[in-house]
Amino acid sequence: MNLSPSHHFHLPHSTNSIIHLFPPPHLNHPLTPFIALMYSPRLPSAIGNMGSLKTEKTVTGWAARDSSGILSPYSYTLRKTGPEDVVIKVLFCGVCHTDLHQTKNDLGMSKYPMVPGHEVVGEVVEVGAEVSKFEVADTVGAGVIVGCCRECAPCKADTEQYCSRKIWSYNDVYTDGKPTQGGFASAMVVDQKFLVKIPPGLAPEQAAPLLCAGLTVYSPMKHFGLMETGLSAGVLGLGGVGHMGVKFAKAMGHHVTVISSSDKKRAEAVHHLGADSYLVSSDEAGMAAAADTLDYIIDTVPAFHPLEPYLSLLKLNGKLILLGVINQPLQFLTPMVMLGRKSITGSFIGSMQETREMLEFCEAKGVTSMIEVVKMDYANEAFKRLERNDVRYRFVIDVAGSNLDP
Ligand SMILES: NC(=O)C1=CN([C@@H]2O[C@H](COP(=O)(O)OP(=O)(O)OC[C@H]3O[C@@H](n4cnc5c(N)ncnc54)[C@H](OP(=O)(O)O)[C@@H]3O)[C@@H](O)[C@H]2O)C=CC1
Ligand SMILES: O=C/C=C/c1ccc(O)c(O)c1
Ligand SMILES: [Zn+2]
Ligand SMILES: [Zn+2]
Repeated sequence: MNLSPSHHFHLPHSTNSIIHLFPPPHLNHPLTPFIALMYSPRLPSAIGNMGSLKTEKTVTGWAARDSSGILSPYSYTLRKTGPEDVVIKVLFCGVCHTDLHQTKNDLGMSKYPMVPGHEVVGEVVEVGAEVSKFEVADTVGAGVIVGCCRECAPCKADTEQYCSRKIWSYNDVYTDGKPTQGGFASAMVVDQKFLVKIPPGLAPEQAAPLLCAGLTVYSPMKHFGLMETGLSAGVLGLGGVGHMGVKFAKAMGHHVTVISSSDKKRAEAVHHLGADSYLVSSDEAGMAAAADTLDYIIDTVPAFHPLEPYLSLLKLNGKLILLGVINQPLQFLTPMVMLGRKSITGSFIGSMQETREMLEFCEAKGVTSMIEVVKMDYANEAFKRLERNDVRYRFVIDVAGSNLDP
């Protein structure tokens, strides 16, 4: 595998046809060569320039302008719509820690102005001539990915989130050369492939966090065969993704242990989220007593942390599933995995097919998220609170109720 960033180029934000090196050679971030693997060569014709513009709609979003991450109103035009495109009025958008990583340029790849938001629930307001799956007034969801090549092995296997030519819902460039912008905005244009219907049994604001946080835990549980009842689960880091981990694991009939950095969330974890057990990671005696008890751990910590204490908690064949985005190398001693045939793995969101399944699962089992709904003018405060670990457990922005467009 060639990790050299110079082998990855990308269309710039302008619409001319010059192909620039992406990331730019001056970008000197430790993760750059690795992150560059997520952004790969793309030509305007790769997916097709949709054509057939009805209107070029001007919308208002809240954008970060630089790595301070501070958001402020930003006016821009939506991309031209084509036959397979759906225009949605954004109703609600969840606030994921990835939005914080991206707006603050934690990964060294951020482009500004950047309108974040990838847990988007909206109402369909316009459909292209070839849109078959949705109609005006449907309540729909969009997530982290809004494009893929449709030709590669991951795409053909309905695992398009692993397509090397995927298009991120923001901080990326669409096939027409226009920057993608996310759900902290009054409207978005999304290809029907990357939309799902929100089942009627789910409240739209409740559904928003499912589109990233929920999916991110559901997908590895399914993929790694962790949906059978009776397993012992660990959830490391009780935030937006972690609390959905507790909810899904409980819904699958697992015994769930939360492993947290403090005792602060104990009562809520047990009484409101349904956790069976709660460990504080610095409690050496508690951690030692829990050694060899877990079949899997969903690790959602978004910062450097040692892996050994958590590997110790796993049983024979146990799995440590890394979900947090961490811009430093992690370390472990090989006997920690060898003596117990343990796996350290990772997972990235989930596919559109899994999104549909996951939403049906939530509707059928009554799985909901625990949210704090705020208006857009609270977004900067919400980011600050997310950064200082002061959210129970997901902020959701009431975008439509924030009356963004003048
Ligand atoms: N793999 C994927 O596809 C996805 C990855 N992500 C990534 O997952 C991570 C978590 O996202 P999200 O749940 O939204 O984030 P949150 O901030 O909501 O939750 C993270 C939790 O981790 C714990 N934590 C936070 N900071 C630290 C720290 N410095 N050291 C130890 N523990 C810490 C806290 O739990 P506690 O108080 O219990 O210790 C916190 O609540 C992020 O890196 C995000 O980018 C998100 C979505 C999809
Ligand atoms: O929140 C969703 C996106 C997650 C994500 C996972 C991995 C990675 O490198 C990212 O930049 C984002
Ligand atoms: Zn996310
Ligand atoms: Zn592909």
